[in-house]
Amino acid sequence: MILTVDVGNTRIKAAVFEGGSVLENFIFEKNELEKKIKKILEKYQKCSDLVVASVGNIEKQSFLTFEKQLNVHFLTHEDVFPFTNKYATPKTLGIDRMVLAAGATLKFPGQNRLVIDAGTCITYDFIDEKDNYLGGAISPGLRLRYESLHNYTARLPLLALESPDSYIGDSTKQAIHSGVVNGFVYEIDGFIDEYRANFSNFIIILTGGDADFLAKRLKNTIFANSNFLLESLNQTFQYKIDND
Ligand SMILES: Nc1ncnc2c1ncn2[C@@H]1O[C@H](COP(=O)(O)OP(=O)(O)OP(=O)(O)O)[C@@H](O)[C@H]1O
Ligand SMILES: CC(C)(CO)[C@@H](O)C(=O)NCCC(=O)O
Ligand SMILES: [K+]
Repeated sequence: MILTVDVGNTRIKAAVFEGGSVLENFIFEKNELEKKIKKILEKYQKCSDLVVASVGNIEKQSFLTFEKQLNVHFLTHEDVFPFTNKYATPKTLGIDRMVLAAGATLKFPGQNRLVIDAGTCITYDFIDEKDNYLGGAISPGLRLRYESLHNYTARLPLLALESPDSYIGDSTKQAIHSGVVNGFVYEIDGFIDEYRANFSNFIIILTGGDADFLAKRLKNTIFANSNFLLESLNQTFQYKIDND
């Protein structure tokens, strides 16, 4: 049994795996980290390994207290990954993006893959059919767009996510919802069209906190799997054991 932990920029997600299947998922805040993991390990005492990918400000030290109980693996760029990293700055590539790319490579062999993670940021990661990781894009996520409009202006209110009535926003609120939500959808559909025009034989994986909201609104039909990062973390760990 394996406990996987994804430390994002907003919150922490975790899942317990038995082989390839998820037994339970958890979401919690950063200040609850130790308490929550302790609780999970009390419930799942058969966990032998704790596998962490962190892009947040939580470092390896925060997990060392659990080393008495199980093996702790804090993934870094030094670990083995199943793709060739062609990023010009491989050491600055987010470990979450590396794990997503690993999951896509292992799960969908021999095809071009585009992973879109709609979280705090939206990240796009492209791995070609020869397993070269080429790069992608980083842009502000949905919540971040609402917050930055408010934080960097005098007159724009902070709104909670809502579907716009139309692309023509007829009030301040509707104009913001249209700009944020439609802008987000157009951006992603635009990127997908660009990739489709340039590559055949490819699969798109959509994940992250906004994946379900987004999937319904895209012109392109793609299926959301909001658990893809944790599943990929489990697979990356199995790959590491087999190839280290
Ligand atoms: N309870 C919640 N707290 C924060 N964001 C939420 C919540 N529910 C849905 N969301 C949506 O999820 C998005 C954040 O995604 P996610 O939770 O995957 O980010 P994260 O934990 O920071 O991970 P990462 O840094 O990997 O993107 C926000 O844009 C927001 O719209
Ligand atoms: C882009 C984020 C914030 C997405 O979580 C993360 O992957 C990160 O901090 N990346 C570092 C920069 C890069 O990936 O090139
Ligand atoms: K993300």
